Amino acid sequence: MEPVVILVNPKYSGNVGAIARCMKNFEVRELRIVGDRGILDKEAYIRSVHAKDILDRAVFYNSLEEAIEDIDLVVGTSGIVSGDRNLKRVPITPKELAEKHLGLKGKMGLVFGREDDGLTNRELDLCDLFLSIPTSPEYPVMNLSHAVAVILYELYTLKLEKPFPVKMREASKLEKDTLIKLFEDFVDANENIPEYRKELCKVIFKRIISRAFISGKEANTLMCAFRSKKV
Ligand SMILES: C[S@@+](CC[C@H](N)C(=O)[O-])C[C@H]1O[C@@H](n2cnc3c(N)ncnc32)[C@H](O)[C@@H]1O
Repeated sequence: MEPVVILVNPKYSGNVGAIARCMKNFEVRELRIVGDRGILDKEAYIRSVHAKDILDRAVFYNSLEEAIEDIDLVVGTSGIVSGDRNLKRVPITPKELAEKHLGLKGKMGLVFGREDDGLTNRELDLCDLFLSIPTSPEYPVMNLSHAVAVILYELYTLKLEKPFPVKMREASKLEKDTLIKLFEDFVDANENIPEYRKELCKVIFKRIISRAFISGKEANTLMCAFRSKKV
């Protein structure tokens, strides 16, 4: 997959410049920014060094929804994980993402949050996967540009190795979206699921489907199950 770096309301222009620099180091071309063009000031260009072209080509959006509209796999990032206590924040590592994305087609959006507040829960809910770089529990939160560098490094080094042959056709975005929509309709129509649990069920299902990198055949088989289910 083709990585696309998506920054949500970055506050420090120096960070944006440093991110452009490491994107060039690891051959990632596309930078999207949710926020204002004013972030690309002199400091950003100084810190980008030989990656000014990446800043020149950066595309700006008003919301994360708009920025991910054409993205096939959306990966939200954070240093804060909570395992079983919060099922929406069960993470994969950059290495796992790199291993699983090999050989797949389409665009992979890597979404990074604000330097002070990170990504909101609502923004994380828009993501297909939740990724966290393993770090010390005493101080898990990294500098924004360092976090981008670590993730792009993992993707880059695996790309350099011989890609694994893909044995099964992976599910297309349309197939995954259809399966997720069928599941959501199933949840909405199911009176046995308490209302307060429905939204969580939907997000967890989306995350599981994305973590599993399912094949087209698997997606279509599961679609049948939800279509035929009477509730
Ligand atoms: C300085 S951090 C934001 C800190 C904020 N207090 C929080 O709780 O997320 C800025 C961004 O860097 C990325 N980041 C920082 N540490 C990370 C880690 N260990 N794993 C993955 N991404 C990380 C995330 O995108 C995060 O939103």
